[in-house]
Amino acid sequence: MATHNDVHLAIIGGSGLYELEGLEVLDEVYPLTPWGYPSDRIIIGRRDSNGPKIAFLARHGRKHQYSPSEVPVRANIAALKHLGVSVIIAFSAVGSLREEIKPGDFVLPDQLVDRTKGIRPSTFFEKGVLAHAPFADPFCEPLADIIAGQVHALTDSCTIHRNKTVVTIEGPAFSTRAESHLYRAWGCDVVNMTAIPEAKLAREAEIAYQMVCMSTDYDCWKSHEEAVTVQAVMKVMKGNAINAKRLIVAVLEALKEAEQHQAVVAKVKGCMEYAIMTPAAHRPTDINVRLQYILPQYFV
Ligand SMILES: CSC[C@H]1O[C@H](OP(=O)(O)O)[C@H](O)[C@@H]1O
Ligand SMILES: Nc1ncnc2[nH]cnc12
Repeated sequence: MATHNDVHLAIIGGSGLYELEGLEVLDEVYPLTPWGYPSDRIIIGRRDSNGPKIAFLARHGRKHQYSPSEVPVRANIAALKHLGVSVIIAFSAVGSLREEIKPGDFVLPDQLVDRTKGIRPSTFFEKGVLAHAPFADPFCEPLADIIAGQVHALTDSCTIHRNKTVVTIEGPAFSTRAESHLYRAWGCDVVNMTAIPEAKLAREAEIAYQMVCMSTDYDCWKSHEEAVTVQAVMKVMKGNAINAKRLIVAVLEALKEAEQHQAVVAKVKGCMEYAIMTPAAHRPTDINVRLQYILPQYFV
């Protein structure tokens, strides 16, 4: 099997986005990382014969077999980083907590609130090698700018909202009405189950990460409307997937310019250099070897 270390951009597909059409498939890889296997095979392809390679990974697996709490997120991020990935665009189906974010609209969050329960492994740094990643701004603004610039690729009814806050719940059940009202009162705009730990682990791996939230429902905060169900989500998901695929084509085109790519990765490149607390001489060898897989420049 060919090895790849030159795939710079990855797309993570969430609920309803299990494949990318129009991609010349070059390879499918299923690497065993130090954190286990990823959710599914990673598709490596390109849009045209001179174009750059891109990777696609279905977050829950192509058969949607991993619950939000079970997704092997460390393996997913590690496998992508090992392929050379420095930019991730991650799609997610979300509930809207705001009237103006209609089902079918897209949201590029710039903030997040973590309401997961601490049962998902959310760091690569443990067992003797510790680090504290900077995470004040969990998403990548320059990448969000480029994505927002491709709004022309979407159907007329789809608006892109900027500077919003996503709250990530543990799930798999949807929120109660009281919780939905609480998240609104906290200033959250959309709710999902997967931005954490994906965004945190991408930061630790020094990967620029932007989530594209695709609104499917109004959760359950509207007193005179039906609360969210999977059927309701799936109805909107199909249209959202069409828009997601159009958006990806346009963004790939915009990112072809090398300077665009440089601008996108500038903030996260090197962000872990001074975040690692444990001196090299005191790092357990086996953990050091694991971390070489994602950050070879710091773990020699
Ligand atoms: C099918 S509704 C709940 C489910 O959908 C979202 O998945 P993803 O973020 O992977 O698109 C949400 O986070 C939940 O996991
Ligand atoms: N209302 C909701 N809550 C959590 N995740 C979701 N994904 C889609 N709709 C959602």
